[in-house]
Amino acid sequence: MSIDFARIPHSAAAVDNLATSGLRLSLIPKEDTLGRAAWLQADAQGFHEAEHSPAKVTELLEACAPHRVTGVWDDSAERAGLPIATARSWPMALSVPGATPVTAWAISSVTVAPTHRRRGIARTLLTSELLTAREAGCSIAMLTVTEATIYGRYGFGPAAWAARWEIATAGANWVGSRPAGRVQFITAESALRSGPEVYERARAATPGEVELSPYWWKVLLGLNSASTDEAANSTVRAVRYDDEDGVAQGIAFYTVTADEQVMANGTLTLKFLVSATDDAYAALWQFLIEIDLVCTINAPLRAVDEPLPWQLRDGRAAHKVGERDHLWLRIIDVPATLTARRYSHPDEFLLTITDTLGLANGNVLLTIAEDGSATTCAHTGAVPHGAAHLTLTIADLGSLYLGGVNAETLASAGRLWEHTPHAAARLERSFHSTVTPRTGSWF
Ligand SMILES: CC(=O)SCCNC(=O)CCNC(=O)[C@H](O)C(C)(C)COP(=O)(O)OP(=O)(O)OC[C@H]1O[C@@H](n2cnc3c(N)ncnc32)[C@H](O)[C@@H]1OP(=O)(O)O
Repeated sequence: MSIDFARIPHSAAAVDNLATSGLRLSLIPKEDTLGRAAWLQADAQGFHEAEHSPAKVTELLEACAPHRVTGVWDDSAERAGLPIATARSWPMALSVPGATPVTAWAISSVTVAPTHRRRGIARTLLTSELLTAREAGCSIAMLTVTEATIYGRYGFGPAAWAARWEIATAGANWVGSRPAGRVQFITAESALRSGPEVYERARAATPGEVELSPYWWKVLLGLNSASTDEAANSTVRAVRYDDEDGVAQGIAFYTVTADEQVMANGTLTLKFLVSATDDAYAALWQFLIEIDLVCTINAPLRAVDEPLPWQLRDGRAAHKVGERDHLWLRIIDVPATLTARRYSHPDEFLLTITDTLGLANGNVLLTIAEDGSATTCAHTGAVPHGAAHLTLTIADLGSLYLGGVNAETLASAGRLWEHTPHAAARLERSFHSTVTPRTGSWF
């Protein structure tokens, strides 16, 4: 990206809008470390986290250095240096079905102080972020969300889900394969080398996965400064699966906590597991399931359709205790986004797209070739012969984009209107991804 995205200014409309309420909207450049340090404390307050220690501020300043950081200040407040609202954004790779990852505009750290809530501040920030994303050349924006009620109004739709799995290991009994490679403990330094390499191979095949920052890897390995989370404070163990040729194909990080009196009732928290092959997946899960002195595995941010229950004699020993929308997508440039992925069936669609923010309204003719690639063109006039015609919102197109949401379900829910027979079924056949989209991290 040649443009210096971190310095793209906010629109005059956004600045003026907040100024009429006595508020000041501005970017905080990375050279302004005091300003960014205050911004980090405001961000922590917004998510009800403890105040960051000086060591953590130093780490986070480094992690956020490449990002576009936005603050809003109320200069009349007693702590006028502390922003009353925050936002952060940057371009980041997003895996899509069967193609090269797209560069999406990641938006994070959206907070508004409880003292200033529900006055339209978040609306101004998010609308401005979408215009910035467009200026930065990103055809799609994305975020991982705290609540499902906030982002639909800006044209975001849920596109990838995450689940927390709980596994009662005592009676689970591994019946999956026992690959011939080897699982071994590795140092954190070694994990920092091989982890990203394995992850990048696996990520390309999984729609919804995003690139992981160096800071996130340190968090996973417990190498960041102290956290208030008990599990995060215990020693993180790192294991790697190497195949028979000695090639690293999977990696897992975990902690174990146990009652000091009853040593045999440990809980293993799986902080991360990634596998580039089915063998690596089986070997790592078998290793985890069979660890002594552990009776429960707690595995957050996993796929909703893990193969794991099928590899246990008692499939019920592994159950999902939480499943929720995690990654939300907002398509900004429809032609660029739709042509960036591959499809599973050739067909032609006339999509009538509605967008209350006015960024992506219109008719788009999507033509999918035999090889799964697509072309688009703007369309006026009658529906081309043979094309399936549907009307849908930009948010629902975002939900369909990664191929994990069934178009017929959306039609049944009254969110997608078919103007030609079986249009939703045809859309589903073409958009469906054989790999269920997932996002295994927060950003
Ligand atoms: C990508 C991320 O960073 S996810 C993290 C989101 N942030 C958080 O969860 C931190 C805690 N919450 C907050 O800081 C704030 O409540 C925010 C950022 C969610 C909302 O900020 P506000 O400035 O109060 O929102 P704003 O006044 O612009 O509201 C715009 C609209 O969203 C609605 N809205 C805002 N927050 C919520 C919410 N939590 N639940 C439901 N609706 C909401 C408002 O009612 C309003 O609706 P309207 O379009 O019908 O008028």
